[in-house]
Order: sequence, then structure tokens, then C-alpha cells
Amino acid sequence: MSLKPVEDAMAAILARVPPVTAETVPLSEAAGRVLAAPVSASHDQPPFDASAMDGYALRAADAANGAALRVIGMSQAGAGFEGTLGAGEAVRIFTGAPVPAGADTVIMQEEAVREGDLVRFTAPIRRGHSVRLRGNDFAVGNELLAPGTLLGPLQLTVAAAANAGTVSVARRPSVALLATGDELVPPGSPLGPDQIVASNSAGLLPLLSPYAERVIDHGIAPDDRQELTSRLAAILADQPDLLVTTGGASVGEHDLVQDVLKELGVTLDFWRINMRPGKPLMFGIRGKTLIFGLPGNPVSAMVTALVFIRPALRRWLGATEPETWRLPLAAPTPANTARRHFMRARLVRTEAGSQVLPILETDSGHTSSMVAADMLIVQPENDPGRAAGALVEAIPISGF
Ligand SMILES: Nc1nc2c(c(=O)[nH]1)N[C@H]1C(S)=C(S)[C@@H](COP(=O)(O)OP(=O)(O)OC[C@H]3O[C@@H](n4cnc5c(N)ncnc54)[C@H](O)[C@@H]3O)O[C@H]1N2
Ligand code: MOO
Repeated sequence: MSLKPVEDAMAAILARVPPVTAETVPLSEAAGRVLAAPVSASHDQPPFDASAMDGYALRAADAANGAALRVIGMSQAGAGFEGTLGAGEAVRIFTGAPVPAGADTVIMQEEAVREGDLVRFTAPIRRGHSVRLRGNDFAVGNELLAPGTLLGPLQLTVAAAANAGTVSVARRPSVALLATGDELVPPGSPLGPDQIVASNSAGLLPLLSPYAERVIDHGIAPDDRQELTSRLAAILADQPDLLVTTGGASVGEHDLVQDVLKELGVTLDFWRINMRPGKPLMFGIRGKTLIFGLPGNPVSAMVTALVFIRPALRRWLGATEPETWRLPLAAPTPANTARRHFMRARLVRTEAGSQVLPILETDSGHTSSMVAADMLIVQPENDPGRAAGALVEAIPISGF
């Protein structure tokens, strides 16, 4: 069977992702969610002309030639001056307080000399200075946050300033994980002969959680047709939005996942991708459940999850797909094979700026080389290898 190009596999997966559905959540629970509808301003911000400094509000023309002004009252944040400021008058004012009617300028107190009821200014008066005009931040009706925006600390601050008590966000999918393999034991178990510690789900769970309503780890199923069938049938009966299996994806007699999934009614879209690591990725669908059968090798499982599942989940949430990075190589890359290589790499700081350092380990079972990796260099099919300094495409591993 020929290998499917990475782009075709991605397109086939994205075509199966359902349209965004929205739900309303309180702002206090919206961190990490993706907006499904815009957040627009329901009031002007600031809602009134406000002072940017502690000092005095006045009419610039009155104090232009060093004249003393009479202080007739006070304007505090939350309790503005009621009257209108007239010729030759000033109002003591504090940061955030409404600028009184009649005033056009605020002078900070460091540039003022107070003598009883009078105040004079020691610096040139600049009309309009230190006044935040009503609506200068945003005005009623302005769209402040677009659908697809990930709500982080800065975005939530703006949403709160816009007086949004609730926001409309994308419903998140439920995800089920299942590791397969007779040799696997959970982390922390005594290791018997021929056994391997199951590590894939430990990484997939935190990788997928930011996008998911919940990720349920269903543990380990053995390479036994009957047992695997009943475990997968039980998981599919719950109709998770996504089922992610690892292992058993290849061609050996014990690689049963594909057969069992088919028997359980999964329509297989494809199997085997023109990439390394991760060639034996399976993708299929059953009812509303999208099924990703990841290879068992831990690096392959991580890479296929980063390259395919993460963009699928971003699409699910309507989140803006980030651009890949283009960075200069900190060291040369070797020639590639005919399969696209997602090469472990590390972002390094040099005097010339940020660069990406390839990690030359290519064994897809080699987990310790992943520790230093925070990027994947995307090396094209048949790439002849590049010299240090050449610009290459890279995908950051962390981040949404
Ligand atoms: N004759 C061929 N053999 C293989 C091919 C091939 O095309 N022809 N492809 C190779 C490639 S590429 C990969 S990748 C692997 C994928 O194999 P499977 O998905 O069937 O994975 P397993 O055989 O079950 O396991 C592979 C490896 O990973 C370990 N493993 C499995 N699950 C876990 C887990 N949850 N945590 C940690 N480690 C895990 C397992 O013990 C094996 O060492 O197939 C090649 N073979
Ligand atoms: O495609 Mo496999 O992941 O190279 O070992």
C-alpha cells in the first residue's frame, strides 16, 4: 500500500471534524476556552473622561502664564466633582477619577505648588494632558475579541473590562485513550521479563487535555483479539468524540487494532502516512467518534498527536491555526529519505538571535531525546540536508 502524503491525511482528518458548537460559560470559568462568538463592548471605556494622574484638573488656558488657580473641590475615583469648573479654578483630582465638567487638562501634583486654596504649576501646561478621553480604549459596539480567540489572561482582562459576565465558547470534545500491548505495564509497576512501561498515555493526556472537555485514560489492553474487542466496544459504546489508541498499528500478527476496529464498525479513512516517525497512523470514524490509531513507539505517538490530533482539535474548537515558524538552523541537518521527517529539535538563543538546533536521534522508541525537544523541524521529503543558518520550518511543541 502506498503511503499517504501528510497534507492529504491532514485534509481527510479535518474534513471529518464537526462544525463548532457553542456553549455559554461564566467569565470566571472561561480561561483556556476558545470564543465561539465575538466579545463586543457594551459601554465606552473609559466610560467618562478620566484622569491619568494624581494632581489638578483645570482649563489649560487659565494657567498658561503661570497664574495661580483656586482649588474649589475634589474628584476621586468613584466620587467625581459634581459642579462645573469655571475660569481661574482647579479641582484636586486623583488617578481614575472623572475629569470635572469645564476642565480640559490634568497636571500631576509633582508639577504643582499648593499654597492654601491656591495652586500654581511649575511646568509648561499642555492642553489635554493626562486626560483619558471617554471611549479612547474602546467604544460601544467595538468588537474586542473575535471568534476563534483563545481566552488567556490578557483576553479575559479585556472581556471583563467590556463587562462580559458570560462568554460564548466552543464546546470541547471528550477524548478516550487506550494503550495496547501485551508487554505493557503501568508506570510505577515492578517490571517483569520482557515487559515495557506504558508511557504514551502519560504524555497524550496532558497534550490533549487543554482542548478537551475530559480525557479518560482507559489504561492498557492486551494483544488478545477477544479482550481488545470487548475493551474497544465498551469505550465506543460511550460515544466519545475522539478515541486515541496507541500500539498495534503496524503489520505484525499481534497488531490487531485495525482489524478489531473494523469489526466494531469503524470506517477506516486511511492507514500509513508518508512521514517519519509515525508512518503507521490509522484514522477512521464510527458514528460521531473520530478514531486515531497511533503507532506504539512513543516518539511516533507524540509526533502524530502533535502533527494531526492537535490541529484537528484546534479546528474542532474553531481556534485560529498558528503559523509554523521559520528559523535558522543552529547546526546542519542530514539528508532526508522520501518520507517527511518531523525532527526533534531545540530552540536556542545565540548572539544572532533565536535558532533551531536539530537533535540527530531518529529512533522512534528513543524517549530521552524528547526531553530536550521543544520544536519539531519539518524536513521535506527527499530534502538534501541544509547547512547551519538555512531557514527551516518548525512547529513548537508547547502552546495551544
Ligand atoms: N515489518 C514492519 N514492521 C514495522 C513497520 C513496518 O512498516 N513493517 N513499521 C514500524 C514502525 S515505523 C512503527 S512506528 C512501529 C509501530 O508499531 P505498532 O503501532 O504496531 O506498535 P507496537 O508494535 O505495538 O509497539 C511498537 C513499540 O512501541 C512500544 N510501545 C507500544 N505501546 C507503548 C506505550 N503505550 N508506551 C510505551 N511504549 C509502547 C512497544 O513496546 C514497541 O517497542 O512498527 C514498526 N514495525
Ligand atoms: O513510522 Mo515509525 O514511527 O518511524 O518508527
